Amino acid sequence: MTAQILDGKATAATIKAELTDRVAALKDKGVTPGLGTVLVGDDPGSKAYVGGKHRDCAEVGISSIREDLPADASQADVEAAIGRLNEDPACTGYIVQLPLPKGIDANAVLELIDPDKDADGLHPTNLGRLVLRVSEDITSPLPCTPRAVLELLDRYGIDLAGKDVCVVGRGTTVGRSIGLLLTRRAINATATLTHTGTRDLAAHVRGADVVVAAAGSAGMITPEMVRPGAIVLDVGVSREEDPETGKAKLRGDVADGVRDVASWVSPNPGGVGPMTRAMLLANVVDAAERQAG
Ligand SMILES: Nc1nc(=O)c2c([nH]1)NC[C@@H]1CN(c3ccc(C(=O)N[C@@H](CCC(=O)O)C(=O)O)cc3)C=[N+]21
Repeated sequence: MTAQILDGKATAATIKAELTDRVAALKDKGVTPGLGTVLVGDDPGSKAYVGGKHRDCAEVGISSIREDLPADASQADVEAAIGRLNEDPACTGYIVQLPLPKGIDANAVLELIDPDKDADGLHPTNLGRLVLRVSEDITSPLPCTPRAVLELLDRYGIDLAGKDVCVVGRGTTVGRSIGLLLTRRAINATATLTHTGTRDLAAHVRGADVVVAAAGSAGMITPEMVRPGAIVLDVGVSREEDPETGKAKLRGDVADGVRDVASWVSPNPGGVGPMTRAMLLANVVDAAERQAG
């Protein structure tokens, strides 16, 4: 079997076109959504992601505000940037690019984000609402990558009800929160959260109808681990240097041969990554619509 492709790039383009219309409607009401970013240091990956987010904003008509701080910024410097974005009426939502440099307490920083401006859904209030099921509608922001995975499957008409989903990776932004979404009654999947320390990871993966690979370990999901016909989403990213060109190359968690076994795969790049960016924009537009009443 050769897997069909869950084309995140094309789907993100469709979503951006929809968001462009919603932004135009907000502007007619006198509201311009504005995304702020806080970037600390000069990690090339983080710089590239943040640059991409600002380009995405320009494409759909969202204004953007940058807080770029040097690598040696103090905790107080980062917290001051958060304070400025909380106060700035032009900023309707913002993100703090993670990871923050060593020495900065990321949880303390996330706590200071105004929950109404939390475009990543990572403030404890918003993650708490997700756990507490305060609302299963989108009335508070959801973490972008989990939302991206569900939206990508939904746009291909793939129904998760009753499916066994194996999530590989226990990070806050993906693994831990996606199980909460998958097991919502509206989705009704069964989720297993595994990680690189799981005793028989291969057995868990092989038992799953759907695999969400978000461990950040290049090529770790091999064809032998995947049940024929399974759906495989490749979320993890590792940056490796290409030995021939010396340039950075992105590698996902899913080995190439999985395409010969699975029924659907999301490529990486071109899968969940572009969808994550689109969901960030969706979170910003959702919040601006809520703020506009
Ligand atoms: N506060 C915060 N929020 C995040 O959402 C967040 C973060 N920190 N830190 C890092 C991770 C990673 N992440 C990606 C977003 C887009 C692509 C993406 O668009 N990738 C392209 C390739 C991009 C390239 O070529 O460099 C693709 O998959 O096709 C990848 C990864 C968001 N993250």
